[in-house]
Amino acid sequence: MRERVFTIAIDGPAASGKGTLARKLAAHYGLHHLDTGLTYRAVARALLDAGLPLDNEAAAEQAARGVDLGTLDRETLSAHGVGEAASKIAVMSAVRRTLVEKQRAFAKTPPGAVLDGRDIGTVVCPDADVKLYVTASAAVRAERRWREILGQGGEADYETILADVERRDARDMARADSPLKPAGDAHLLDTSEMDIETAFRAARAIVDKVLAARN
Ligand SMILES: Nc1ncnc2c1ncn2[C@@H]1O[C@H](COP(=O)(O)OP(=O)(O)O)[C@@H](O)[C@H]1O
Ligand SMILES: Nc1ccn([C@@H]2O[C@H](COP(=O)(O)OP(=O)(O)O)[C@@H](O)[C@H]2O)c(=O)n1
Repeated sequence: MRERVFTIAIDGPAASGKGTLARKLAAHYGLHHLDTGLTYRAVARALLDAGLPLDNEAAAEQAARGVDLGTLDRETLSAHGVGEAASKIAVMSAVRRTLVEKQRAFAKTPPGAVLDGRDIGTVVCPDADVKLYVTASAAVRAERRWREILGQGGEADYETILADVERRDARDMARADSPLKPAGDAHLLDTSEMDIETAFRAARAIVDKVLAARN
């Protein structure tokens, strides 16, 4: 008999804090964690490194096939510009199909996983046990990204980051294949006025309620 896995799906726009929450929830509940954004970033990075244009669909699909979930390196993929490039290759259905297959296989690994991205609750894991849609105002999200970049010793202009965040939101929400939107059964968590601990507590309360209802 196949072991029952527990899945938490977290979606939301750029810098809403979904990755931070996903990591904390995975550690708390003893689940695996996959930041699916890194898989799209890895494809974009491969094209950039090869000097190929981001609209080369055949090359993007081939790069997607080569993505190894075990070796995704947050350090090299986290650059702000790579996120922007990732949202361009993320409109391609062939790329999405290839990556979603890998993400679904990951989610099936016992005892289960927390996956964060844009389409986890709607496409990758529509049967997830818990779905969270994490959001915050564009201004708050841009400030978080700005602080993050400065904190890492980088240089950043707040207004430029805000414009980037808004442009990326528009692209992610408007695309035809798997646009960013809350699943019908997702719990909405607006973290604009919450610090990390408060958001984590709110997310745990939602997950604990689901777990209690099962026992
Ligand atoms: N509730 C919060 N309050 C303040 N800062 C936050 C909060 N959640 C996340 N952050 C910070 O904002 C930045 C973006 O968070 P991250 O989890 O990477 O977002 P996402 O995965 O949605 O892009 C990080 O520097 C993180 O530490
Ligand atoms: N499940 C996912 C995850 C990311 N993506 C795309 O990949 C880009 C980068 O995602 P990310 O989660 O690393 O970005 P941040 O929110 O961390 O800035 C997004 O802007 C989306 O276009 C997607 O289409 N589907």
